[in-house]
Amino acid sequence: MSLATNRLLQLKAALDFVVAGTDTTSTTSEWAMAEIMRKIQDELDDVVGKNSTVEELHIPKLHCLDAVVKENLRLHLVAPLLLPRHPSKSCYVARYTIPEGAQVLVNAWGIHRDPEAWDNPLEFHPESFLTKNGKWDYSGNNFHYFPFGTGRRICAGIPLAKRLLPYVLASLLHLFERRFADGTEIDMLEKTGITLKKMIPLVVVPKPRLLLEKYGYWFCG
Ligand code: HEM
Repeated sequence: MSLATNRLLQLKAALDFVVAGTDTTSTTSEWAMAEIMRKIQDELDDVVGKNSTVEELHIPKLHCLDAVVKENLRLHLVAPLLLPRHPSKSCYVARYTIPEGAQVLVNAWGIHRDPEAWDNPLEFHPESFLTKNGKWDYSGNNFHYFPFGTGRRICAGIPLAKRLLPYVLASLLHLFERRFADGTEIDMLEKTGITLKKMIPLVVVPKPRLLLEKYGYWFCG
């Protein structure tokens, strides 16, 4: 078993802890989230090192982080119904007639949680993106996983987003420890809209964790 897979199995155990427990208290959740951050931070410490900041060249080596980003995009789609389509002429799809000009919404949120395609689809399982490597990209060609949409109207920002997402997350996790703000409850409630947001924003308190004299602060962990 690779180091990355091993880390993710530990990470999954920590996340199951958060998702499965109906009586989860904020204290136990806080411990679990701390565990998850620790696994990714261990990978960052191996690949990037504690004396450096994350650079673009590190990103392809951060396999745990990549799996977490992909799994996050599976469970928490930014655009749960993609963008509406209007067929330019009537057509038949799966025994249904779609009249010309009708508005068609694709329930990508539901497809990403389809139990026939995903084991325990409501749980956070980043390791599936390590074991089925290569198959789960953002091309929109896999009809079980298309967080950026598919076809001619696929997201125009993929080249930017696929660099930015891991870079921002890696940088934040590498630079800072996080504590939840006093009174914070971890919840997964969603606010429906064109984009899917957390109903209750997560409030964390960052604390520097690296030895980076050039930025004027010191390792605190
Ligand atoms: C996490 C980041 C992002 C996600 C998950 C995302 C997701 C999506 C999705 C699902 C669609 C609809 C595709 C469809 O209906 O098939 C879309 C459309 C679009 N996105 Fe993004 N997007 C992201 C970031 C960006 C960025 C950074 C840009 C621009 C720099 C961008 C520009 C666009 C544009 C212009 C469209 C409309 C494309 C069209 O209708 O032809 N997106 N995006």
